[in-house]
Amino acid sequence: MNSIMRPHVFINVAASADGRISDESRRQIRISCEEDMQRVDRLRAESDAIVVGIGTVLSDDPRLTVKSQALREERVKNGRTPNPLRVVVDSRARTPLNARVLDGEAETLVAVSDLADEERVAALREKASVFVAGQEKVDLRALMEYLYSIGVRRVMVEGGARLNHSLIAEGLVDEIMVYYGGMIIGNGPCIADGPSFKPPVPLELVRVSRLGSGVLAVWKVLADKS
Ligand SMILES: NC(=O)c1ccc[n+]([C@@H]2O[C@H](COP(=O)([O-])OP(=O)(O)OC[C@H]3O[C@@H](n4cnc5c(N)ncnc54)[C@H](O)[C@@H]3O)[C@@H](O)[C@H]2O)c1
Ligand SMILES: Nc1nc(=O)c(N)c(NC[C@H](O)[C@H](O)[C@H](O)COP(=O)(O)O)[nH]1
Repeated sequence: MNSIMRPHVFINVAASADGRISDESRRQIRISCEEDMQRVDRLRAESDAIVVGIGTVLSDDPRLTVKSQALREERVKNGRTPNPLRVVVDSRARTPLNARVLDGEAETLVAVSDLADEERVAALREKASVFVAGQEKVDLRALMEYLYSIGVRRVMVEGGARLNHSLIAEGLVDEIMVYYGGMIIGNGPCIADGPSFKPPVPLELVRVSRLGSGVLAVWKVLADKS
């Protein structure tokens, strides 16, 4: 794969002990304990952009903002915006106009593909910036190159399952942080949903620690040597 200039990209995800990130209805399940939610807030505050897939916007309607006022103020003191840029990977421009990511609390970029309906894109442009790349799905490499070109150096990916899989498949992920909560979910999307990687993508364990009622594991994605 040709190397590109792109930001450092890490996935942060909360999973059950059986590796599921929600249930079979894809409705959000609170897996993180309070300590983990605080860690997630710090990670957001340290990032330049937070990326999610449209599936996550449709099922969870996240705000993707920094919740701690102290952390927002620290960002401002360092000459940054109070919140990182919110990025939605949304091939067909399905982001609802009343989605929380379009609430104006932070800047938002919706990444769409050539499939997106022009009228929907025009409506989104009223509330967000729009980046177009890719014929059917969003071209994730082009998106990362674009984010780098506008000064984004650290990207936090907050799911979901299919976006995580595509980013890993494209070799665009440097690090994966998994908080394992004390529960078994059974059927449901897993950390990376998609065709099996053959061979499996190798990871190196960077750190593991007990956090609240669960376990935090930090993995480095080993570069594809092929
Ligand atoms: N526990 C957690 O930490 C956590 C975090 C986020 C989401 N979730 C859960 O994940 C589920 C949502 O995940 P999902 O897999 O349904 O949706 P997703 O958020 O991964 O979005 C996937 C969608 O993005 C679009 N897309 C456009 N270009 C793409 C590309 N190049 N590659 C991949 N997708 C592309 C497609 O429409 C695709 O269906 C929900 O159940 C949500 O609750 C859990
Ligand atoms: N870290 C984390 N732990 C969980 O247990 C869980 N279910 C999610 N799911 C991710 C999802 O997209 C959430 O909805 C956003 O973390 C909410 O973000 P906001 O508070 O709205 O900014 N994320």
